[in-house]
Amino acid sequence: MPHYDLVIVGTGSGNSILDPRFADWKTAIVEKGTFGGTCINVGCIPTKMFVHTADVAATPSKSARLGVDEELTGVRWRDVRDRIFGRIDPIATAGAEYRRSHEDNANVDLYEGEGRFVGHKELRVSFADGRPDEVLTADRFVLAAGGRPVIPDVPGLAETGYHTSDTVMRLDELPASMVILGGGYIAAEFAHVFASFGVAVTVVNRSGALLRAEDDDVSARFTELASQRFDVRLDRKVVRARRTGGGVALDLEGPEGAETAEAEVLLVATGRRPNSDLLGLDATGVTTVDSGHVAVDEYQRTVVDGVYALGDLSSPYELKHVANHETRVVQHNLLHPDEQIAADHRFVPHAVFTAPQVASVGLTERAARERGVSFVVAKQDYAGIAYGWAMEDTTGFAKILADPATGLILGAHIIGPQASSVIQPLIQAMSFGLDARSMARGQYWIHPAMPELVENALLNLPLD
Ligand SMILES: Cc1cc2nc3c(=O)[nH]c(=O)nc-3n(C[C@H](O)[C@H](O)[C@H](O)COP(=O)(O)OP(=O)(O)OC[C@H]3O[C@@H](n4cnc5c(N)ncnc54)[C@H](O)[C@@H]3O)c2cc1C
Ligand SMILES: NC(=O)c1ccc[n+]([C@@H]2O[C@H](COP(=O)([O-])OP(=O)(O)OC[C@H]3O[C@@H](n4cnc5c(N)ncnc54)[C@H](O)[C@@H]3O)[C@@H](O)[C@H]2O)c1
Repeated sequence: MPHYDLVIVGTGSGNSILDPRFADWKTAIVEKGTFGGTCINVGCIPTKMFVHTADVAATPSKSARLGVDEELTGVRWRDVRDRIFGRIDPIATAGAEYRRSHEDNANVDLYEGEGRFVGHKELRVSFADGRPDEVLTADRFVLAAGGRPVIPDVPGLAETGYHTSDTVMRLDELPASMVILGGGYIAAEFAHVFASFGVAVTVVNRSGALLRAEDDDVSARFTELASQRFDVRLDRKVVRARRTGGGVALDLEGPEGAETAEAEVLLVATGRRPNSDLLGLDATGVTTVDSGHVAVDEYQRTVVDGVYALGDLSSPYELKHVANHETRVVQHNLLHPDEQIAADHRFVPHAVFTAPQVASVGLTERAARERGVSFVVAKQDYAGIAYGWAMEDTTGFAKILADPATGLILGAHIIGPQASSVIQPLIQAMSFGLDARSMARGQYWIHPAMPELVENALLNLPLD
């Protein structure tokens, strides 16, 4: 039974733990799937490469209002797909090879199999190729096993066949039509991608609004705009899934009674869950919380001494920048057990790379009211700033909440062009405790650039 100083389960963010500072540690990495995990292989990176391509494909549909007549004459789906994965797939292969056989990794054993605890700090690794299992023991473990798509319990779904974000980017042909089940991040991003490529997209959502977790004003604006572009069915319950001659059908119950959504292809985008249930955690004593995430303290420690967890396995945020931050915290705490540092989850931002983009940090107005937090709020439309005129934008806005006493920013929500970049100074202000007035007036804002949206929203706040 090989014994290690450190065993890491999962090569998404987990692979970033090992650097030259661990050169004299005997270490192992266990990976059951594609080396590199979700973000690089089936998550952030390929989706954003598709989103950028979709933004380009969608340009002609928006340029006529500027007096420029453009035409989209085609999207070469296989070329797009192969360009994207032709760049990404070799990264997984090279990453595994580096850990397997590069001299930098003389102290690292890569186990390409599935890990499951069978005893206290005892991890059994089983291999798909039928090799005998191996049991590894270690002084320390880092659990970075991520999550997977949740598939709802819909009668007929399994027999009908469906895609998830894991498979839909590798389709052989661009379908004529697609039904997307769900109204969150993945639904919003893929609806934009496939509609921009000419696919007729139907979005079926359980609740009454898309991107429902966003600030209500943002969610309402996005739902309104999405409904102009896609066939959006809200407040729908899926009664059954079935195959049709041309593809798939979802039988729905909604406000108007029974109806059907049909398409060539079905994409299920109804959330993700942590892989904690597949790790045999009881055997080693690691605990989980109600959502299934591994329970950790602010130092990313589980309840078992020497066992850390990070990323989607333990984090309710399920975002790569959070997993990266937690990775740095775990790295430090492994190397400096007597000077542990805490993870900083005070101001976790996110962006939805759809059209228009959505970005957010801090409290929504709804959350501020529910928590009884006193706040002032202001909005600024893109249409009211010079660059917004240049773009002829009529729908985007920024909304900022601030503490009326201190002027500190409590939350910021943007829907519109480049929202994911435009929000960054607000994240910085919140992280470093800069108040709205100082932020607005204590620096130059390049004119006439997009961040003037933020400057004006700050100045609109009713602060003394
Ligand atoms: C379609 C999509 C788009 C996304 N876009 C963004 C985005 O734009 N921005 C953003 O911030 N986040 C995005 N995310 C979320 C982001 O990808 C995740 O938050 C991040 O990848 C989580 O990293 P991780 O290291 O925790 O887990 P992962 O990267 O999932 O790594 C876990 C690894 O553990 C392996 N594993 C699991 N169980 C075992 C086991 N028992 N034994 C051995 N190995 C095991 C898995 O095979 C996997 O390789 C997106 C996610 C998806 C699905
Ligand atoms: N840009 C980004 O940062 C990005 C992009 C994609 C994914 N992600 C991460 O991946 C996670 C998963 O994305 P997602 O869009 O699948 O999840 P999500 O939580 O954003 O949305 C899930 C959607 O599915 C619906 N739903 C849930 N159960 C359902 C059921 N039984 N029937 C019908 N509808 C149901 C919900 O109402 C919601 O609209 C996100 O939470 C996010 O953390 C991030």
